Amino acid sequence: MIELENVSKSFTLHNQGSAVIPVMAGASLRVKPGECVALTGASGAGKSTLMRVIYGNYLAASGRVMVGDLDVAQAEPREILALRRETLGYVSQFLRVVPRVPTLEVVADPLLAVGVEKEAALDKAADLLSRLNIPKRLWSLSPTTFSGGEQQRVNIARGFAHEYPAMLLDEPTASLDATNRATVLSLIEEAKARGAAIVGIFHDVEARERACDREIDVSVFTPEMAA
Ligand SMILES: Nc1ncnc2c1ncn2[C@@H]1O[C@H](COP(=O)(O)OP(=O)(O)OP(=O)(O)O)[C@@H](O)[C@H]1O
Repeated sequence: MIELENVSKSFTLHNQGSAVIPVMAGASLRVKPGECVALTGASGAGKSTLMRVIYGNYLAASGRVMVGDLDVAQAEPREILALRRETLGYVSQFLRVVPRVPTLEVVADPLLAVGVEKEAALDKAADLLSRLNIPKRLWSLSPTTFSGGEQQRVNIARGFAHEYPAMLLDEPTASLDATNRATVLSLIEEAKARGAAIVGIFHDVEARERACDREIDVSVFTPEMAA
């Protein structure tokens, strides 16, 4: 479902004499449906960069970045938007939403975007918000004024609303209490059980070991190691 072949990435620092910094070379990995793979490696090894390459935020300099049938490294912007809407979810620990939209709609939105009927979408959103212990009295308010932890849980609910065939998880359990952390781990297990292919970054070792089937140390993709 997610398959990278020989991917390289470098950054050009235009404000520093156009210096070219290679950060990744020869990156290859394959994640099957129902599998969760954790990216590991020291700070600066390139975990976030690899996730951004898969999501299409960073353009790979070379190689193939297949998500389903689409090569993200070659795709048109509209194809990437369709991929993100239908196929590839991204859950980080931070919520970015349009102001003034009620929480229930923020969570239901990815379902409405793929054509799910409004009532069913709102039901699913309500179920996820309950599971993540967001009190019902907050559902009609915009999450912009919520606490950091509440916003994180709204973001997770939104990220898991549509059943994406592929998902990227960036520290989804960071700074959650034990109960909500367990819920997120269950959501990940449920996504795997329905066949989602997942790539994640988890600094929480216990969460990583429970959620993921294997680990890939991205340090092996740093240019000097791959040369
Ligand atoms: N936009 C950018 N411009 C220039 N260099 C970048 C950019 N993004 C990342 N880098 C560089 O790429 C390397 C990998 O960074 P990345 O954020 O992917 O590491 P990481 O493994 O996710 O680290 P951490 O665990 O600290 O989040 C670093 O040396 C970083 O400085």
